Amino acid sequence: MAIVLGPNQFGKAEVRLVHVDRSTPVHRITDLNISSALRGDFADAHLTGDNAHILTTDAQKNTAYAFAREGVGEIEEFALRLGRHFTGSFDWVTGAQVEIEQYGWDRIQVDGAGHDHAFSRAGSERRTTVVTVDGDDAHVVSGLAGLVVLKSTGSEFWGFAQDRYTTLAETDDRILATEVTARWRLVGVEHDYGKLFTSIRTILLETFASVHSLALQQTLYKMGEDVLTACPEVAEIRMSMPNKHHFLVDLAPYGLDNPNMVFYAADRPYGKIEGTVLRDDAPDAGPAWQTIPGFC
Ligand SMILES: O=c1[nH]c(=O)c2[nH]c(=O)[nH]c2[nH]1
Repeated sequence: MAIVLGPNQFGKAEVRLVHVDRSTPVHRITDLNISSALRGDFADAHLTGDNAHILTTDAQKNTAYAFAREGVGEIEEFALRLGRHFTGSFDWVTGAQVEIEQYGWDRIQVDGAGHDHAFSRAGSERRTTVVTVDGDDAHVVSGLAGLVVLKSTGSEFWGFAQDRYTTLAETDDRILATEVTARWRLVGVEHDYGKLFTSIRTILLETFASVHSLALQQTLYKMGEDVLTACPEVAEIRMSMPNKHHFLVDLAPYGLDNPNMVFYAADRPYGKIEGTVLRDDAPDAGPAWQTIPGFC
């Protein structure tokens, strides 16, 4: 029996970077959370403590800031620039994964117009990307997280399996609420990433709203199907959608009825509904999903 080193990677996690585009008096800000990780031959560092192959996590962080001096652009393009730089720097760095979350900022409205240089944070939603460079190949998984949605009717849940522990009442009218995390894997790396993001986000929202839901699973599948139908560049989409339960409050002790009006919004536990929707001829994912947590 021998003990050997298995898969490993190392990098700087959650580098917070804000870029201000001052090229016109109407400033634009790009607010990012960047994590990089390198893959390759780092056996010596693990086995003997010889760090000759280590491109420090500190240098990885510095590279992100230095590259931002030239501008950031779409997060996918910035991640590709970083990943290709790392893998091009040393023979023994054969792969890199760069994950970026982008926080949205809205212009503050003053007298009905967006202010030039004052902003308010756009809620909890983030645009995301994970770029994996593997030798000469690159894989892009774009996405969003923290998109909280609710519909106050148009959702039923009944006909489920029964066992001795099943107590849930069937319903033909419930609140359906979730916080969408979606990641879509793209074919190739040359895309209009900003436009694609806007289109996919719109489809996810419109389908959530318009599907008469018999289960969150059904809504999830239809959201994915509509994205794949509209966007040929998307090979697959994975979604994680917690079922944020809203329980009808019993107002009878106070002598009141409750015709689907007053709810208790539970924050836990929550149902955890996850799924992948893909083309049956989707190109192989390679390492595109490697180490991305939270998806089945
Ligand atoms: O849409 C739903 N899917 C489930 O799997 C489930 N399970 C549950 O208790 N409520 C719901 N709702």
